[in-house]
Amino acid sequence: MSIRLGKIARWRWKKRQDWPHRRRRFCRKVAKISSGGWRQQSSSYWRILETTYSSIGASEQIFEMMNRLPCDQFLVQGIKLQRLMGHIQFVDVSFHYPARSMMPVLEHLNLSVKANEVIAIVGLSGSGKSTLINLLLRLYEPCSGQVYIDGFPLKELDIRWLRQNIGYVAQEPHIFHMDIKSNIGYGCPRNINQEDIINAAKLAYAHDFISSLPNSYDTLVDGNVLSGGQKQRIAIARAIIRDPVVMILDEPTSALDSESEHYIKEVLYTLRNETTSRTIIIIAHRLSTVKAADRIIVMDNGRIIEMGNHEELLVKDGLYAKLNKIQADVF
Ligand SMILES: Nc1ncnc2c1ncn2[C@@H]1O[C@H](COP(=O)(O)OP(=O)(O)OP(=O)(O)O)[C@@H](O)[C@H]1O
Repeated sequence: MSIRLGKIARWRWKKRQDWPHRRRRFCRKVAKISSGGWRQQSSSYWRILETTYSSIGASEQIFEMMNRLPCDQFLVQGIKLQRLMGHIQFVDVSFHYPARSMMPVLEHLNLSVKANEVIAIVGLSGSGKSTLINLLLRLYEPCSGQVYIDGFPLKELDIRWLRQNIGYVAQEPHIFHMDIKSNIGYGCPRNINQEDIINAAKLAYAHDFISSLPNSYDTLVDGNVLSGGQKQRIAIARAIIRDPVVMILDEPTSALDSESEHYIKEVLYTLRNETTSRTIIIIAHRLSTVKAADRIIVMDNGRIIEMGNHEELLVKDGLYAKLNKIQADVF
């Protein structure tokens, strides 16, 4: 037995001695493969190496991200108001993106949105609608002027608290690879149960289509299970469940089917008539949603050029009337 163990030990020792040669041989193989000389080698070997290389590259980026520090906004503890009403003011706000300092995006913009008001922002592509929302979410700071909420400059408020009070539905909302109920409850800061999820889905006009799915709220969102309009309604339910005081909806520019368009309009009417007070801002591209707003803000080249309700703006016969006519012609 001891002779056998001794043999094994000697064999291992020899292998270890041989290790630098093996390593050199391996490196030569890698170099050959990288230069394309060994493509005829077994394809699985080639694939494994390729995957290993790309994984090493990806993991470097992940570690870089993990080492990044949060920006100053998150390091400062700002004011948390006892109760937020949702009165928003942009006072003489000018802004350009850091990457394009010579190109002003917003110029001396003034806008006041009352608490509980539903406003629609319309305008040609690139007029600065999303930028206005970016400033409200504090994704960027104005270059001059100030944004206030309930009379407090945004930069004095606690950013986490502020964002907890704002519900934002992006143009192309991200739906996660998990079941529908987890998608609706995702990121909600309070404890929620199945009833809360169903109520939010009902308010977002998503309950009926979810219930018709084979696994209802437990359906895994995978591939093309949901249409664009259904995804949007799930994202609206996700925003509603947080019960935000300010709700921002960036309506998709891509063609929604008329059924989904109808539902989004209904969601707006429902949210408006709720007992909870809520300020709603919608970047609108469709007539039906624009008509549901209390006030329409028309933007052009970073400025507000018209303001009023649908009828008032039609009488003005300006850019809104023109956009309105173009859309009516298209339909
Ligand atoms: N991150 C950015 N960096 C540099 N410029 C940007 C950035 N985001 C937007 N812009 C520019 O700012 C201007 C206003 O863009 P913004 O997205 O606010 O317009 P919009 O009215 O929302 O357009 P759309 O209706 O197409 O979404 C555009 O000229 C755009 O190219």
